[in-house]
Amino acid sequence: MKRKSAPIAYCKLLNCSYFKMSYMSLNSIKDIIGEKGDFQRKSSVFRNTISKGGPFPPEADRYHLYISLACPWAHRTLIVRNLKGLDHAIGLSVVHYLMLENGWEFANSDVPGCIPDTVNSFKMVRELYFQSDANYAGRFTVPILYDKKTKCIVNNESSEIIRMFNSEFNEFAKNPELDMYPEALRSSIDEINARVYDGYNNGVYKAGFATSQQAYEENAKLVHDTMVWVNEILSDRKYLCGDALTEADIRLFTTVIRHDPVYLVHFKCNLVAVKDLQNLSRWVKLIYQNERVQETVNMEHIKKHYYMSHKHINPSAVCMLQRNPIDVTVLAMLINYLSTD
Ligand SMILES: N[C@@H](CCC(=O)N[C@@H](CS)C(=O)NCC(=O)O)C(=O)O
Repeated sequence: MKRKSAPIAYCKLLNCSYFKMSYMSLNSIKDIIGEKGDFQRKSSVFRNTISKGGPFPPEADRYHLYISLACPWAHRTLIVRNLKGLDHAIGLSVVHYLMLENGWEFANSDVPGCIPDTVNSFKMVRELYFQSDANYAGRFTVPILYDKKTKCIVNNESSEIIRMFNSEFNEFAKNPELDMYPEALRSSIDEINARVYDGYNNGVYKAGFATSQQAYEENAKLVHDTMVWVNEILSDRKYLCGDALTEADIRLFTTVIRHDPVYLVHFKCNLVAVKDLQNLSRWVKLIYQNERVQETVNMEHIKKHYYMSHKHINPSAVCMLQRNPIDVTVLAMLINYLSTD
C-alpha cells in the first residue's frame, strides 16, 4: 500500500520555521567553511535603500537599528548613528553578547549594555528575519535596519547602512554637515575600504575560522600585511584619507579596537599587535578620544562574545576578563592617554 501522507507531511515540515531553525543551527559552522578549510562569508540578503520618493523614505522615528556591541560590522553602524546625531530619530536595540545555538538573542535591560526589542518584543533576532520573509533561509546576522511601518527588514549590510545614515537622514541629524563619504575622497575611500575589508575586517575571521594550516597561515599573513600597510598610510596623515575623518576610518577602527584583546589571541592573528604599530596606535587613540565613539566601545561585550560564543575554537570558553597587558592598546593605553594628555 502506497502511503501518500508521508511526503506531504515531510514537505510541510520543510516549510515550517522550526525545521529551518534547526537546519540553520546545525549547519551554521559547516556551511561557511570551504573545501580548503577556508572561511567564506555569505553576502547579506536585504539590500533596500532609504531614499526620498522610494518605498522607504527618510522619516524620523520610523526606522530601528538592531545591533550587537560585540560585532564589528554592527559597531560601525552605531558609531555613524552617533556621530551624525541620529539617536533621537533612529531607535536602537542591543542583543546579548552570547551567540549560541539560537543565534543572537535579546536580553532584559538588566544585562549591562543590552537593550530589548522594544518594537516587537521578540526574544531572538531570527524572528525579525522570519517576520520579513517567512521563507528566509539565510543567516541571522546583525546589524539590521528595520522599518517599523511595514514591519520588515530594510537592509542588513553594514556598509550600506552607514552610507544611508551619512546622507539620507540629514534633515533630522544633529550633525548634518558631517560627510563621511565626501565626493572628492570617494575613490580613495573605496580603494582603502576594499583592501581593509578583505585583508583585515574579514581577514581576521578568515584566519580565525580556518580549519587548514594553509588557509590559516595565508590569512594570518594577509592580516599582518594589511595592518602594516595601513600603518604606513598613516605615517604622513591624521586620518586614512587625509585631514578629515571618513567612513574608511570607522570601518578600520572597529577591527583595530578588537585586535589586541581578541583577534591576536582568539583568532591567532599574532604576527603583529596594534600596540607595536606606532601610527596605527596614534590613530586609534585619536578616534577613541571622541566621546560619541568612546561610548560605543563595550569591551565586556566584545571579549565575552568572542571567547564564549565560538566553542569550536575555544571549547572551554575561558578568557581573561580583567584588563590585562595584552589589552594595552585598547583600554589601558587609551585610558592612560586620556588622563595624561
Ligand atoms: N556583511 C555583513 C556581516 C554581518 C555579520 O556577519 N554579522 C555577524 C556578527 S559579527 C552575525 O550576525 N553572525 C550571525 C551568524 O552568522 O549566524 C555586514 O557587514 O553587515
